Amino acid sequence: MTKQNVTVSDTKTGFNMTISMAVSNSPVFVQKPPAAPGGYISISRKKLLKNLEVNGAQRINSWVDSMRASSPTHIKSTPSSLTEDHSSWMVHHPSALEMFEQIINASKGKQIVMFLDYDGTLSPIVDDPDRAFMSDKMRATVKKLARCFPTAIVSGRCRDKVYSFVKLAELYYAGSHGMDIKGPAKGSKYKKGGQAGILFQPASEFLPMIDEVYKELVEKTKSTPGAKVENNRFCVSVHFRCVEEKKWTDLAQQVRSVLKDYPRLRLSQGRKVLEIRPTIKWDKGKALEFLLESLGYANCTDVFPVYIGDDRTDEDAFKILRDRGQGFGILVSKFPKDTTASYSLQEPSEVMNFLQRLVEWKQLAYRGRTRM
Ligand SMILES: O=P(O)(O)OC[C@H]1O[C@H](O[C@H]2O[C@H](CO)[C@@H](O)[C@H](O)[C@H]2O)[C@H](O)[C@@H](O)[C@@H]1O
Repeated sequence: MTKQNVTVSDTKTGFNMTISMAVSNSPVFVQKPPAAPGGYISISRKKLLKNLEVNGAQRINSWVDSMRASSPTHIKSTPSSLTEDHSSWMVHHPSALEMFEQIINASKGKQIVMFLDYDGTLSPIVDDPDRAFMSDKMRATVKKLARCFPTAIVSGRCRDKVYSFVKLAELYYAGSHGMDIKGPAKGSKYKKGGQAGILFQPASEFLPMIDEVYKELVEKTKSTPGAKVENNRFCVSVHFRCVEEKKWTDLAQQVRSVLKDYPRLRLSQGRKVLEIRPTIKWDKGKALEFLLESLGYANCTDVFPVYIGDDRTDEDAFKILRDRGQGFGILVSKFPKDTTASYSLQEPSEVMNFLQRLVEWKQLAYRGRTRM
């Protein structure tokens, strides 16, 4: 009996996982899952591989199904059942604009820290990821916001790319789903014992691997019209948005066929996109905690973080806020979605209104204080 690494589909994180298991030359012994008592089950290597194949195919179908289900093009009309669903969802995730006073009251005496996702939050979703520009009005609002509160952009994009869209040197940027964090290029007034000139890249050892897998994905997917592979430095995005829907399964299979040779990479799903990233335990939630710590708010009770995002990957940050019992998350969505966020906003224009109100409230509070 020898120990051998076997790659299996990880049902939780979405793709491959390497496990070390005891392997004999004839049957393979796998520890029985806790729900089924009785020690060990014996299955043949052939059967194990077959199971893995079936799991892989199921996973591909579930990605594609979930991409279809979350695609607004599938919600063409608004039958009364959908309107009802939306109304009951709004009871649990009310509009952050309508709840503005309550939100401000909850933050009283605390330092608000703002975390903003980019795509679908500050910029509208468009077909070409290279043209997802934010408006000048939004930029001016975020600039004012950063004068009032420490502000960070947390994005799946490569940090340089998101910076080239936002163009504000006074912000913190966490690119590649938080795996590339940099403090403001301009001096920051928000330090509170923390450091401003930070650079944190927890996945730097993966750079050559990500580069290699990017090239392989470009090669593998070039036969699929509309497919686009984006190099986000510490992760890679494969875009489905401009691919005919009947080709989605094929494209997902192409991605999977490349990734099966990279057990140290995993897949997650965004808005008509599959994202490939290192298996390290790092995500937007961890980036949020890291940034709070860098700002000097690690163990403070007087901090009020607000995270606004539209994507599945933003859920990690919403969850951290829930678990810490500090601040809250705001999901940007026109449709009911499973989320840990407390509030909702429908689209980037509402995000801008919300940020604008925060700025006005802060300016009024400041004027009130200086008049006394
Ligand atoms: O964390 P984010 O800032 O939200 O980045 C997530 C991904 O956003 C981009 O893709 C999404 O927006 C595109 C432009 O609107 C759209 O075409 C695509 O379908 C969306 O998934 C970006 O291109 C990805 O690299 C990011 O990972």
